Amino acid sequence: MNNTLEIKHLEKNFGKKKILTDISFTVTKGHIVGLVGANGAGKTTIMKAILGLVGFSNGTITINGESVSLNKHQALSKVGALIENPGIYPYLTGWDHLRLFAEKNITKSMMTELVSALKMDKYIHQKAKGYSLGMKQKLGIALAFLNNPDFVILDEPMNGLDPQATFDLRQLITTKANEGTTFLISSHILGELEKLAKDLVIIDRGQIIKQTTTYELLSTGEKYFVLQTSDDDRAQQLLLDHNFNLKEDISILVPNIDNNSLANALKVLINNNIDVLDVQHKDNDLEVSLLELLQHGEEGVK
Ligand SMILES: Nc1ncnc2c1ncn2[C@@H]1O[C@H](COP(=O)(O)OP(=O)(O)OP(=O)(O)O)[C@@H](O)[C@H]1O
Repeated sequence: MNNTLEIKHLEKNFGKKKILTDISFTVTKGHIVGLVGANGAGKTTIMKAILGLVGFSNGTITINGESVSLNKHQALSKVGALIENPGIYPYLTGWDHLRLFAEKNITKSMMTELVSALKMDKYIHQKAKGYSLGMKQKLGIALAFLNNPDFVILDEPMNGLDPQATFDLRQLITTKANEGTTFLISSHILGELEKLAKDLVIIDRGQIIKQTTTYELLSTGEKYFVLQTSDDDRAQQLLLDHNFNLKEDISILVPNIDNNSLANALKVLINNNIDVLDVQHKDNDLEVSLLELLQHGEEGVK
């Protein structure tokens, strides 16, 4: 079986309010899939439904072929998760938490290895009531990984983490994924997922607007060259006179419409004794592509 998770036509209402509409996507075994959407888009609700924490009015969710629902949790035995704020007991130490939730086969050295990977060694034996937001978040992440799950679901895992902790978590996720663990990770910040997830599920107001890859998203939208010259004002005017469709900006942005656009622009400038000091190839920004997609739907991104 190639798919760890299959969601088909999932619908969810809270009272009369429709929260999820016809959500269908798959997570392939061993992949890291990013669930991206603005605040309130429905990411946490999808994850809670997968974990059997909330019911749903329609659709099916299966993990490794076995269905999951509010009353059916068997398929979740090898799933680790961090959803919203980790439930932490203030008067227990981090280590106590790990011992409390560890299954029989989890040894002390496995726990120590996990603590080291997340760089929690210094405070793991202190009571959690003194933990900062980021320390609690890391403990929640450690608990999600504790029992060597096949499938890990992380809701906004980078929340409250400093850059070093974000880097350490990314390393841990990548290592585990290389060993075969499957991941579904949500974020409202695409940049956080860019370095991790190849597959993206983009949701907006409870609906999937695109299932794509970071590569595909990057290759959409505008690409252009940024030129710096010995006389930018004159260069700009010359290029406009030669019918170049420039981007309005402080620097000269020649849209990369075809392979000849840069060569032709350079010829115009050199023939008019303007020195070209720098040329940069500017790729599309992932966040910009996502915003365009959210604003205009798939039609908006060419
Ligand atoms: N228990 C609830 N009762 C009523 N409405 C709810 C409940 N939980 C969530 N909602 C609504 O469902 C929608 C989706 O919420 P959800 O938490 O899934 O979004 P999200 O994408 O995870 O957002 P965020 O990034 O802010 O965490 C929101 O409009 C929210 O107000």
